[in-house]
Amino acid sequence: MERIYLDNNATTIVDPTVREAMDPFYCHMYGNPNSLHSFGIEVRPYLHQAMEQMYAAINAGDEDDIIINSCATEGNNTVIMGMYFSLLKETRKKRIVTTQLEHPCIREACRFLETQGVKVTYLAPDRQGLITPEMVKEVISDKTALVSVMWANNETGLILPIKEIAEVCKEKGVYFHTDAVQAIGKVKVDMQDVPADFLTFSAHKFHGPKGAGGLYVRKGGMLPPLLHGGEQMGGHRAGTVDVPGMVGMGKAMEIAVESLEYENTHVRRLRDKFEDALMQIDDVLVVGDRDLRTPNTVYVSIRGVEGEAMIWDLNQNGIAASTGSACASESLEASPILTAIGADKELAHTGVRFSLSRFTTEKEIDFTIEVVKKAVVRLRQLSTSY
Ligand SMILES: Cc1ncc(COP(=O)(O)O)c(CN[C@@H](CS)C(=O)O)c1O
Repeated sequence: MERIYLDNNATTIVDPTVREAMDPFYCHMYGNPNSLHSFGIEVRPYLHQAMEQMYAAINAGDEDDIIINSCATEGNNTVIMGMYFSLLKETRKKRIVTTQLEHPCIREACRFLETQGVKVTYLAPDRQGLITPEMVKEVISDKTALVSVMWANNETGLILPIKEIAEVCKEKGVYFHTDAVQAIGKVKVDMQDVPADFLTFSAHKFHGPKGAGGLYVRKGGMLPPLLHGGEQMGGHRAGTVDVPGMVGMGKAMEIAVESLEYENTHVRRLRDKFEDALMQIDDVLVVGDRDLRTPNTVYVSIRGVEGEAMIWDLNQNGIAASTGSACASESLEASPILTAIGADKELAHTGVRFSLSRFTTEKEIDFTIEVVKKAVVRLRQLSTSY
């Protein structure tokens, strides 16, 4: 059988339709959109179309901004550092509230600001792995400059109550940012319904190209640029625009929103079929209520089976999954999410993340179920603790 890719929360295949839309901008229409001659002018309508697709995909207001950048890491750093230079340095607002669930690009940016004297609160998830609006309300004060909470967790797929948290922040007059990397294309993202001030996304998570991302800034949101230089993006992000990347991201976002129904029916059904099969195995813990998770993700702990050992076995059978986020895959730390929900130390080292996509087939899921069952038997026989 062909290799099977079940690590879509790490990155996704570029949709062939997206690739087709991008192709002309490498060797045919390759001008710099800032150039005044025909080579530059001819690409601009395609960038405008890409912007229109992105505005429509998240129902952004006409006076809101979407700043195109290289990835969500850049977008998240732009928000955290931008807050520092626009608010935290100059005003009495010296605090940021975020969570222990965030991606390292949020956590590490906040840790850096702590070295600059900023006080950061890292909210711990409850036993269900969630952050509640009440938790946020309790810690917000008149010194809080920004609250940043991810829309969906990349390891477990758990979806956080972003609308309610954004409403708490709005009521308190505190800027709210959400990292929506794992939400776009999996749940409905509507900026007229969710009063977030800033939102970040990354094209390679929804079948667009790697190296393209976006930062939504609601009208009136003030953020200094992270990258200074040319007048691109209205001075909000210097650097020559990645034309094929932006065209690809617009197209991918349009398709992702059109595929929401498919993700939440067909992909969800395959995920649930896989999860039901896992639950037939003794001593297995799946993190989070499946109705509170993105439709493509299952994060499972199998007692007596080290996460890395399972990943190796799967890889030997041509199946790609992960022990958690790719950027932490080298770390042998216990998963903070499993620790936070009270999983014992042994279980906290056995997490394996499977993340499907609209390109996953039932045949692939059936084959993976058989491989996992055999791997559990083999690895438990080798285990000294099971
Ligand atoms: C919630 C969230 N926020 C930010 C990022 C970073 O996206 P970039 O486009 O790589 O900058 C990611 C990427 N998470 C991948 C790679 S570490 C994972 O395996 O979980 C993410 O999931």
